[in-house]
Amino acid sequence: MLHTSNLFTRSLTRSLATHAGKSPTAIVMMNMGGPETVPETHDFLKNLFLDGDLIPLPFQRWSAPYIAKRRTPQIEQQYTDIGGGSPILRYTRLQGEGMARLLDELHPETAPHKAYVAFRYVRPMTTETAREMKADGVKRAIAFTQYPQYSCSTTGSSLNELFRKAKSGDVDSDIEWSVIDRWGTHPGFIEAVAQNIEKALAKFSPETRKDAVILFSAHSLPMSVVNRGDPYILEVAASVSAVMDRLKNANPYRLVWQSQVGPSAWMGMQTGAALKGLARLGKKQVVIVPIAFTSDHIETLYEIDLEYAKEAREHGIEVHRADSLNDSPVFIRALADIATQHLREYSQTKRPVSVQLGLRCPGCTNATCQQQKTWLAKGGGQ
Ligand SMILES: C=CC1=C(C)c2cc3[nH]c(cc4nc(cc5[nH]c(cc1n2)c(C)c5CCC(=O)O)C(CCC(=O)O)=C4C)c(C)c3C=C
Ligand SMILES: [Fe+2]
Ligand SMILES: [Fe+2]
Repeated sequence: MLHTSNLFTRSLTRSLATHAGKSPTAIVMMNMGGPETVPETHDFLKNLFLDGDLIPLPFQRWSAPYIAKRRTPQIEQQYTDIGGGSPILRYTRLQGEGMARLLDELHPETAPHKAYVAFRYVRPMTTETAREMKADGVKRAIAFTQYPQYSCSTTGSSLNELFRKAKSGDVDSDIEWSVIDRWGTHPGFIEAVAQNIEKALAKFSPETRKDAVILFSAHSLPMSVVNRGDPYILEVAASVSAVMDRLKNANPYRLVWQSQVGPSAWMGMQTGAALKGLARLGKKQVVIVPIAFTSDHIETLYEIDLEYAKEAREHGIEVHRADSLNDSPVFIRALADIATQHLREYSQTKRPVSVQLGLRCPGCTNATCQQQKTWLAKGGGQ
């Protein structure tokens, strides 16, 4: 890992030296982030519960710290059990550096490219990243969501935060922005997921492999979010369909939902209940596939590996999980292809956002969403 990282750093230094004097095109990798160490769990949860774009709470400034504090011991234990923290920063940096290096070759017109990380709930957050971009003299940036499928609660929250920080002056107003807002059916992403499923399928005996049920599992959404017209459920289903087409529909499959929090109604069927149901139906082989998050986190390493898979085995199911994309070279190449396609289209159309990003959820009542869309449609800055 250290060796690979050094190679990336050397190649980045070389790339920046080749383009000496030219400010980099920034590719800002937006995601939620996770606590790198167990003691950072509380602040992560506090920032998460303070996010009104994700969870609007009554008296949020006061209720969020209270809920975060109450929830911290349980979540700290989960991060302890998966090895002491979230690997998301390490993987996002690795993915970003690999992507930027490829981009210099694929789209030399906008080289040098430099990847930045902007997390929502842990460092580096938008303000810190913006400071780094200013020091590098960035004038052109792409806000590249690292959630493959769009939800107002994830990508929408990151874009609202970018808008707020631009309005408060924390993000330089000179920067020309464009947005990659979703890429859940991009062939490179689909290929990377499909290859990881094939690797998991290979763990079954040749006789039983074709009977294995492929169980795609994604973080659920509260029904209140689904019912206001959030596109996430549809887009996750589109990813699943594209992956299954690539796998020639050789196995039966279902899409189920995990990680519900709190007492309200969430999108189902729940992953745990689905595994129990499959056991009841006499299914003996299952591959669980994380489809809505690109690196490992507590939902893969804790919920799936330590809870669901264990329980399924107790019910007599042989279960394997498809790896998260993490450091997959196929996935890193996909990120570079997605960014290249975006840069090419932008150079021709000068359109900073997709048509789809322009439409608010029909039931959206969050005024910031409209302001953010108006600001981004003008490329930010003005
Ligand atoms: C695409 C992925 C995700 C969507 C959509 C999503 C929506 C969503 N989440 C909450 C509440 C919580 N999520 C929490 C953790 C968490 N969420 C995601 C991804 C999505 N969330 C991940 C990857 C993680 C774990 C991060 C890690 O490092 O492992 C948490 C905190 C954990 C807990 O307390 O259980 C909460 C709370 C809502 C309300 C929501 C949609 C509105
Ligand atoms: Fe979540
Ligand atoms: Fe909205």
